[in-house]
Amino acid sequence: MSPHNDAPSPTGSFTTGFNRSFRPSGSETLMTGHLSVGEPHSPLSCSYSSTSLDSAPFHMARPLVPGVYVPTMCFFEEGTEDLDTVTIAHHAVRLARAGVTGLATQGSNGEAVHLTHSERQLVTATTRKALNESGFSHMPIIVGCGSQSTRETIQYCREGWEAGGDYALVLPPSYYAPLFAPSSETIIEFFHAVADASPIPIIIYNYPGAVNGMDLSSDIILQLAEHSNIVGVKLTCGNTGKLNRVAAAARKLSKKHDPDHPEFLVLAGSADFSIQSLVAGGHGILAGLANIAPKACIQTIELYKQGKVAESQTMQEVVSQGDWTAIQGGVVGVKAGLQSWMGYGGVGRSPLPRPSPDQAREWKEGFRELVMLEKSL
Ligand SMILES: N[C@@H](CC=O)C(=O)O
Repeated sequence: MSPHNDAPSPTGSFTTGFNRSFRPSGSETLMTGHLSVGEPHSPLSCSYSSTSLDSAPFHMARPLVPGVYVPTMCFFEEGTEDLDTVTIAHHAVRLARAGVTGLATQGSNGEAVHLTHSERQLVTATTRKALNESGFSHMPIIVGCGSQSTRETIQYCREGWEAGGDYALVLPPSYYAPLFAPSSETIIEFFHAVADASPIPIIIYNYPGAVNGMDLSSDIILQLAEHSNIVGVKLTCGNTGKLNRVAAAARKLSKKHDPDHPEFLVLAGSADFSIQSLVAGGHGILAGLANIAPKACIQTIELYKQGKVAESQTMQEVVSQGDWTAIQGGVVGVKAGLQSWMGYGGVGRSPLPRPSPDQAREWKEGFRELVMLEKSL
């Protein structure tokens, strides 16, 4: 059974990106995975059948709406460093119950670069299954699919979809970045080729810190946004001026203005500028800090939307302070924080360093005020 079979009202085609219908191009065949993730810890079993793209069950049953999205951590067994699917499932359900809008597997916090193709699929399929079984089958999953070649990026998009993902988060290729500028035709051609072939819509991931400093401009993002299978952007660059330009232009390009269902979703890539991004016309966040404090991230945004600006600012200050610890400690620090305060998390896969006792103490303290706020909500 495909993990998508649990999605509400699956459809044969979908409307997306400034309201245009999209079907991946080409007559190539797609390896359609029928993933059955059995008991936790059991290996992912995939039986594949070759299906024409034209007859594949494309779906848009889980719309991309404004809100708080969490790039989930990946968890490993102590000692073996095998995937800990029990904790992966538990964490997904904890976040869903806290009220987040969606999850992202293999985002920056998900240690995608440490995972094999099949492990990535197992993480996504485990997350889909855990959500489905806990009453969250409506919740979308975004899958990190960035890679260095166009060919492998497309493969990740297909595998992400097979595993139950609804959207693909795609970084620009960076290894050979000095050979092409961020505003070059190469970048446009890369995103267009991926978007043409991907069975799931693409979200552009602008994170200069992860891609050799490559920082996509608002002009490039808006040019890409015109593709019918490119439906949003995550801006980790922190540039609220750029976010403002992209959100405003995307709104003007939309066929109809429905704030609850924007045709191009603009997300802040860090929790430390959540309400700043709302002022600029953004639609929410896709931010690692929500692994630790999902309710505080949601409440900061909700207070702002309710017009309680002073309360929202006060909460944003706590969130921004907590995010500083997350930014400094990175994935190692966020895991240490989860372990200290939530009792699970463990450590990253080698060669990520183990936190020293002093670091663990320092990061625990760095998250204290935020966790107290989280527990009060
Ligand atoms: N600071 C970012 C890192 C990646 O985008 C986050 O909060 O997720």
